[in-house]
Amino acid sequence: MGSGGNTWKLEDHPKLPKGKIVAMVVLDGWGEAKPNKYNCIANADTPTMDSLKNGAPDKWRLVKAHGTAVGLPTEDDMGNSEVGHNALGAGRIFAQGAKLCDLALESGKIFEGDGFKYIKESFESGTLHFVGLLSDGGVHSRLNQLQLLLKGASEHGAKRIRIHALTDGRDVLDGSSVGFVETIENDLTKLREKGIDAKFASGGGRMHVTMDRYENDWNVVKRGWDAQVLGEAPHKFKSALEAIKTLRAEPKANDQYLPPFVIVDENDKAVGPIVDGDAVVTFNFRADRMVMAAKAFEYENFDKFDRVRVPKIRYAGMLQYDGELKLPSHYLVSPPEIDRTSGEYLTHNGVRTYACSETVKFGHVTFFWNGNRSGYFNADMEEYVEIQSDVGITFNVQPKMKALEIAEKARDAILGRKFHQVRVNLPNGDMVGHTGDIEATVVACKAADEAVKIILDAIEQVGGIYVVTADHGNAEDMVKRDKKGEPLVDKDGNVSILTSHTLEPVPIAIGGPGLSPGVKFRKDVPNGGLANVAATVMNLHGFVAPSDYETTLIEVVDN
Ligand SMILES: O=C(O)[C@@H](CO)OP(=O)(O)O
Ligand SMILES: [Mn+2]
Ligand SMILES: [Mn+2]
Repeated sequence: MGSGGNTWKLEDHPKLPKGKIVAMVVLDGWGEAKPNKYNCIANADTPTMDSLKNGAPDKWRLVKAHGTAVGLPTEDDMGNSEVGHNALGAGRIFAQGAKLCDLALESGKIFEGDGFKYIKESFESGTLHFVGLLSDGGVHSRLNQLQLLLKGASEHGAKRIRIHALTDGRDVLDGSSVGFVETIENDLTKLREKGIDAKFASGGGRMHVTMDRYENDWNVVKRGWDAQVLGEAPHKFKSALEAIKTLRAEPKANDQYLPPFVIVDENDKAVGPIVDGDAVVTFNFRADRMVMAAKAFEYENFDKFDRVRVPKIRYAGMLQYDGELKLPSHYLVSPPEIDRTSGEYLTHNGVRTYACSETVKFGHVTFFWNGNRSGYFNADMEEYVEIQSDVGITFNVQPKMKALEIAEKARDAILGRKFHQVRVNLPNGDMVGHTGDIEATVVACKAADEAVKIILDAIEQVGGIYVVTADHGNAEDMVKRDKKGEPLVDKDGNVSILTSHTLEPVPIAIGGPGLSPGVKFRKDVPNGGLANVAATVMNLHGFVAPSDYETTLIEVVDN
């Protein structure tokens, strides 16, 4: 028996065999959109993905990858890797962090919870620090949530507040940092009028300061620590607005990569280092890019970099970022409880799994796939392989990334016949798409397509099955559009390059010599989304999915 009286035994599929090798390929940031000059996928040479599309409608279709289909608050919310891989792996739609935080803030319950009570103990004599991404992208955080936190915390007794801002430019347009800082500065002014000592204290671009993930580069977190805790950074300014405007004036400056800065007073003294007795809240709800900083704030024993001074603070995350590690131990909103994922079921039913990506996406096919859970369900049944990503570069200079290496690992795992499921994430379309470099993104898409080919060839050799899909859109549209879908043009005739994900659906293709004749996509799931994929994959492994899973996309018709 599993959790909550659940039995892990899956029913046999009445028609589909067990024991086939299934390649589960996730192209990161690969949506479907009309061809045009900003569609890097359409403009790249992608013969393999094109050939899969020829299988429509029986073996190729589109699925929803944004908005409510992946547990986000509205249909205006673009998809992202966290919610996409959660849905793919868990087979059900869970209200995600963005939504849970909205609800907790709307009802005011957040201020009655244990996490808030805990940090509140510092309000009398300490400072309350907010560290996080200043953005309305809704992928990692949302500006209006920070605003509600500021308001609520001040109403609940916070007397001294400092904000450590990370600028975005990845989920939102480059340059939007200025407006976000102005909005928050306005709120801080209002708080000061009420006698609350509220200020920005430090900042920096998200890809350069604090928000690294999967331990790719601890220096990123260290730069954040130095600015936020020690009050030390290469740049010092009197206000956040001055900081951002000055740093953005540098040639090639970009919100994603702004250097760290601290705000100083008239004596050049940092206005908000984190010290003993303070409270710290990391207000991002998404886990992957906050786990490392959370470790630095929370762990007593920590050897990733020299913290120099470790203040005794009360620290809480917006959410608990890792349920398995119980990190952080205090948090303002309970995370979605994503249980009984397909990965866990399959290991209980004899399916051996191999998962692989490079560092920047490694947690996507493991941690996110498994419902935000670190580690193996059963180490005897699973092998997760991480290929070290390049460090310290923007991926437009290396658009092929490690696609070939990932594909070769997958190929070897398939040909080795030890695993029944070989799962990969190919990062190119997404990681290079985020740089906004159109030419490089075209190269990236071609590299991802070549990687797919290697994997499909291996599946051909072993008589296996493939499932090729994506977690959300990105590379298929690189320009900001108006409501009619036309590129937005400014007064000088320039378009705004879109670095973010999109609202587009993503393809899913099935095939391979091991696919039983008669398997095809059903016609009666027109609104199918990523959450329907898990039941589909369970079928391909020869099982029927649990009854509360979103329905399968396939049927078996007798010939
Ligand atoms: O890089 C990231 O953190 C997000 C965008 O903010 O992308 P993805 O969801 O694809 O990981
Ligand atoms: Mn992604
Ligand atoms: Mn992305």
